[in-house]
Amino acid sequence: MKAFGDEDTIFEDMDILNPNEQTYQPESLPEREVELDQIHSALRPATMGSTPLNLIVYGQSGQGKTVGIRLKTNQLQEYADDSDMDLTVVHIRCKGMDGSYHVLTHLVKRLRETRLGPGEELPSGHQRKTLLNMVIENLEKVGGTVIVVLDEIDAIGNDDYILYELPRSNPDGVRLSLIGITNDLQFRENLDADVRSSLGEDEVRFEPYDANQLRDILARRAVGALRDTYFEDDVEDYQHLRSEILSDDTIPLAAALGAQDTGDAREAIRLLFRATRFADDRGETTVAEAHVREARDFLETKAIESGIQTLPNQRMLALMAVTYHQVHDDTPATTTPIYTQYKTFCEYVDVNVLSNRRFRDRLNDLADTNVLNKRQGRGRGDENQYSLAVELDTVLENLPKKSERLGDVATVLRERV
Ligand SMILES: Nc1ncnc2c1ncn2[C@@H]1O[C@H](COP(=O)(O)OP(=O)(O)OP(=O)(O)O)[C@@H](O)[C@H]1O
Repeated sequence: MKAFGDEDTIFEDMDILNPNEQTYQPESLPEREVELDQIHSALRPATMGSTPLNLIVYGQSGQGKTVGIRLKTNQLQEYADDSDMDLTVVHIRCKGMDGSYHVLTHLVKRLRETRLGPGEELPSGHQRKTLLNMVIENLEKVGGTVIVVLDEIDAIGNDDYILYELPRSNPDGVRLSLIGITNDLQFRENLDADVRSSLGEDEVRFEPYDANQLRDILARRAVGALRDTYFEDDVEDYQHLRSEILSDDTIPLAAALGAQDTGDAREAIRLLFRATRFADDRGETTVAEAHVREARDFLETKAIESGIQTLPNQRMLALMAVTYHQVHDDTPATTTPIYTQYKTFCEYVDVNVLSNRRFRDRLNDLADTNVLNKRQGRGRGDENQYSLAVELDTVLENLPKKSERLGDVATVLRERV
């Protein structure tokens, strides 16, 4: 058994390569100068005794939206502290909150904490209108300039009362600004025109990083995180990176893989972090291309596993029906026998049966997320064929285990192998 403290490590400061935003906040984002300037312009009125502009920040996942807003609001907070300006920034993650009610509840708690210190309880059992009044009352008690950041604002969903009411709530003696962050590009399009014009006084769009930008980002994170890794002449780009730990191809490969889909910095950093941990845990002193490939396979499998585990019921049943055919060795199967099997499972599990058409949509959803392979029918009457795109064992291991009826079906499938 390994003992803590006995191992050598190639890490200087592991946190810097951790993709989790709570663990490490970069101090600069040179790839986002333009976007940071736009955010700066929206916040600057606060330094002139005026109200900062409401702002919508949008762009796909892992583009530095959250860290960009944190960087600029932290800078503004430093300025405020130095110049006796009264500024409060409240950052709320809306994900999982499901509607205005929860967001308002959290906002009341956070504003109370600003005044009274930690330990405030979530208010419960109030109507939305009452909660909004509590928010306004607390804003007035906090006073000064208040910036409320609603991160992952799209999670508010259809219950977007707060987005109508808060921007026009006009609390007395408060200069209130709202910043909404979203990676759901459709969300902005679908906003009611009134909400969009009040919330999106300014808009900042973060375009996906390209592979060169991802190389620079990885190089900066690696320099802080790894031993014997530095920038020559203090020039902080990939071309000036020197490292005794990283092989020449390691960062280019992680950047290229990260750029492949959506230029996502989180994905690229996660790959390099995982690859480096593989090497370090084995006591190796070099992180090579092979570690990055191993990390890619590992993370892909993990993503697929958790994707299967969290499938909604109907998609889970569709997957089980395809799995049934795979277990009986008659895949790829066409839609009709898969649908017949699906209906049998539905009856057993006692859930409503989707129409053939909607069922085919569910199969296509599974193909879009790379759980199934789809072979398109060639002509009229020629049905699509589906088979598992993932190892049979991986699917079977991640089907429901609990002794509910879905779990019973999964158990039967496992036993048939
Ligand atoms: N230019 C950059 N330099 C260094 N690290 C970066 C850069 N851009 C993003 N990151 C890192 O990538 C990760 C994701 O960034 P962030 O959370 O800001 O993305 P996001 O655009 O808000 O994504 P999402 O919409 O998925 O929340 C974080 O670990 C962040 O530190």
